[in-house]
Amino acid sequence: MLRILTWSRSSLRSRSQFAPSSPFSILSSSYSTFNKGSEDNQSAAGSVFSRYPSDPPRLFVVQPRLRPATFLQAKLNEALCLANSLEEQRDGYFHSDFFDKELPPHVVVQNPSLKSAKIRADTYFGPGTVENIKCHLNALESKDGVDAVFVNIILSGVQQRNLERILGKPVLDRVGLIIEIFNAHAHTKEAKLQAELAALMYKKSRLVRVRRLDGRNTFGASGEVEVVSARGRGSGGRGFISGAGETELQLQRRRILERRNHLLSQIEEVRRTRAVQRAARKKRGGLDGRGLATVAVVGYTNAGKSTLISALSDSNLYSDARLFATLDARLKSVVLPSGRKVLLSDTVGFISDLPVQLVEAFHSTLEEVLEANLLVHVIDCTAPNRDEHRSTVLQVLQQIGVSEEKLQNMIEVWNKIDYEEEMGAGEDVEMSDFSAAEDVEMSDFSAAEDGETKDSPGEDCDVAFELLDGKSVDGSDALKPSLGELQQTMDDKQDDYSDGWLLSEDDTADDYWNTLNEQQQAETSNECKVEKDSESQPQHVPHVKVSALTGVGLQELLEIIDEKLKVQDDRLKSEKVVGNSYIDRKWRPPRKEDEEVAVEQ
Ligand SMILES: Nc1nc2c(ncn2[C@@H]2O[C@H](COP(=O)(O)OP(=O)(O)OP(=O)(O)O)[C@@H](O)[C@H]2O)c(=O)[nH]1
Ligand SMILES: [Mg+2]
Repeated sequence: MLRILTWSRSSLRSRSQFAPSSPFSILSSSYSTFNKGSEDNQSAAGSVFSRYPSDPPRLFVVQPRLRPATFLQAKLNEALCLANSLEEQRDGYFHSDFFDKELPPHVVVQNPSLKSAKIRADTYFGPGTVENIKCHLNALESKDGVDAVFVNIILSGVQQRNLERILGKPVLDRVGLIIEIFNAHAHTKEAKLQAELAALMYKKSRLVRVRRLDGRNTFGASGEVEVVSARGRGSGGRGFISGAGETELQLQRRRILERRNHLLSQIEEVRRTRAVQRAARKKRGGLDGRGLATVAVVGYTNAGKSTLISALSDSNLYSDARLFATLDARLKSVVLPSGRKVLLSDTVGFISDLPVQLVEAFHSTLEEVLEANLLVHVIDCTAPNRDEHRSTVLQVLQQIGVSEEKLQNMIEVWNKIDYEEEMGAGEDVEMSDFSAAEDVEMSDFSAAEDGETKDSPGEDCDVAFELLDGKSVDGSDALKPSLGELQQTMDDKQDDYSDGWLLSEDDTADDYWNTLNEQQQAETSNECKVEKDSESQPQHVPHVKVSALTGVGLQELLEIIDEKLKVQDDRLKSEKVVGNSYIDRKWRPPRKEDEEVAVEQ
């Protein structure tokens, strides 16, 4: 685990005082239908994760292949970190030390989006790849068991359900897992509300029509769907022969919307309180009537924001190598070299491929960023894809409405330089060896996997496992039913899983979710190009390089913050003066003395 997670290695961590919050809500609720406008859908019983109450869920990670190998390696690292971050605190602690955790079982598979127009609407992957995943899963099942499969891409609701059916396990896509982590890590009221809102928005987009075991069609997850409408499908007021009332889909969506509105009103209350507190802060505490300036520290998740703020303010904010350790805004005061006191605001970290709706769910927390006088962007300089991290953060900041001026004025900080120094050249060589070997092996692997009718998938599975995990598995006898049968079943049921049908049935507010796949396909196919482009582009130069752990560069950072705030103040002052002189120059009737002077001249 240690070697592969180069960009998240650390030793410093502190323990939270708070008790655990939500159970694993999405999966629980997707495995039991959304209950009558349930007051708390997080409490849905029967979670697949409750098998061992004291153990975090065991995920099997499926990473679609990316080119070039460095890109793949970075995404795989992130996927493994995400999988291991899904853990709740118990009695205020995470039970296991992140770096003691075993590397989750994982496999790298062929990515259909690397080949144009090959993404399948029903299962995302081609049948050869699905068969390969199933073969690994079966092999793992016979050993330690797996609670769910995490596929590190964004799936549509239909693709997710179909994969669940074929694999016989809950399937989480990237967004689903991130929401699970939000829910597992949220422990303040605000964070819990926002995490549940994010889960709800996601859930709304996942309502797919499913056929129950008794052959009845309905919406929700397979198997355990309750009857939600007495009239059933088609009774929803279409045409004069239809009965009054709602369709099942409409009913479920209405319930979700009701819960959403309830959450939004609660979040609004929190926002109002925050706004009042902010206004009070601005009035008192500053020098020369300037008010107390706020500096928001933003960045990709795990960049070291909380550690940096703790180091600057000599406090002890919660930090952890688990992704999304911070979910709510925290403020810490710090005195700058000039003697000026400012507030540093810690915020939720960002991550790539997060739909804007989820970002919006955290709007009240992110308001601190919008209201801040200055932004500090922390970048983990050990991340092999730090440029991607950088552009993800800039993109999210733009999405939430941060002004161009503030972005221009933002201070860029490269953190964790101690780690770079510690690594030295030796590790670099080791990593490039790893990537090169992986590239060669995996291109062989994917060539075989591409075939729609593959004879012996077991061999290829072994290659991938040995390469990435140091383990080998024998999954060659694991294919039941046969691939051909599975394919036939999916083709037969194609109509039943149609997204188009869903869209014509109700509002299209979630079109966004349905187009995510297409976007992702386009983005992934451009990844090679982006990587190439970024090589030819000049590297970004940070304002300062620091180590939040060792304290290197922190004084310099404080000086830059001081300087930037001073320049801002001066500019504001001069704007005021200009504004005032404009008022002075306003037209006024000429006075007698003025006229006399003019005549004399
Ligand atoms: N080696 C090294 N590790 C660091 C440094 N700064 C932070 N870390 C480690 O990086 C991990 C993440 O740190 P956090 O401060 O929780 O990062 P964050 O950006 O607040 O993360 P989220 O709240 O999850 O978004 C922790 O394990 C830290 O100990 C540093 O300067 N050097
Ligand atoms: Mg943090």
